[in-house]
Amino acid sequence: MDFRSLPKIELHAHLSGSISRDCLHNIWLQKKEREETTLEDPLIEMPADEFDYDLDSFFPLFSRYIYVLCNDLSSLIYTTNSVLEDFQADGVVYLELRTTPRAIPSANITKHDYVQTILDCVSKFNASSSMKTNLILSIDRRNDLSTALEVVDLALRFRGQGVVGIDLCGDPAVGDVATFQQAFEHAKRHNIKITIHFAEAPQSSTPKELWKLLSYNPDRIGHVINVPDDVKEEIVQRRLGLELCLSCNVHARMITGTYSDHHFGWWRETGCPIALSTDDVGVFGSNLSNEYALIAEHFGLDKKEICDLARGAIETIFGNEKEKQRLREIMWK
Ligand SMILES: CNc1ncnc2c1ncn2[C@@H]1O[C@H](COP(=O)(O)O)[C@@H](O)[C@H]1O
Repeated sequence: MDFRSLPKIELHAHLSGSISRDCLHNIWLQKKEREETTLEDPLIEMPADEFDYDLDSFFPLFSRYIYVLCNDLSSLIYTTNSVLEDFQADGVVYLELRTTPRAIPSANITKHDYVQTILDCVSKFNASSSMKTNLILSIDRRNDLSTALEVVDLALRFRGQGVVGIDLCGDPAVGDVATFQQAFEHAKRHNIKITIHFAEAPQSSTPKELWKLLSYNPDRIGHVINVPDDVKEEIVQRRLGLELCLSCNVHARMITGTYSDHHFGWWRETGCPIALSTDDVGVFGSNLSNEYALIAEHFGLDKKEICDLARGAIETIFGNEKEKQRLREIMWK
């Protein structure tokens, strides 16, 4: 099966984690020439064949390196366009890209500017491409309530321009999710869709945390790894959309075992809509076509089952009915 040509939906992709190493390298080359950086070459920092970042080495990569390199307007535009092109080239027909609003004071960029700049890139890309993209704004678990509320306000401010939801992400070892109650309630009151990184690591999978997160009424949840039985039952009963990221979970050793041991096999039987997703293709190196190929190989799905799986994600997108209809027409049966 030609997995690249298969029209696919990507619902769990972090912008800064989706930047290819070549793209980072190009930015670095330009900055080096202008003597604007003392950072190591991205191709040395993140060698081409190194994908086994565990959660301890993964999160610092952003604050220590990627955010330091991509710290001005031109790199934000360049990386956003490059990420959009990569998804399009991989046969993605609908993308929900997520990002944490980031102010860059040294370049005079506010969080508002950051979101506006990305939306401008998305809007231009949407106008000239068969892939349609919407944006999700992330709250980082490190944030305090006022920062989280700021994210919701930005989502409200930009909802007419392509922001369709908010996300809770970040290092699962950090923070108390109860901090964000008011922010999620605020989002729900205004019908902003919610997705949440859920049961990603043992520390973030206590019954207390998981029931708290479910009380925020998420529309989708991501990763969904270490889930106790009663919580599983609740998820199935609600038919929540599931964003499952196979390669990320294997490379980062977030699951025990390998591809064939992934919890995709369990959730597949439940009737919850599943969106296979890449998470951070720039870091873990497996594009969405490859994720479908891995699922076909390790779970023995035939062509019809792969098409059904890909189409199943339509029901759980945050885009509108018109977009769902477009996808129903173009996705393979
Ligand atoms: C293992 N998977 C993951 N789990 C939790 N959070 C993740 C993540 N992958 C990425 N992020 C979150 O996304 C940010 C980078 O993209 P943006 O700057 O927002 O575009 C990271 O700093 C982290 O908070």
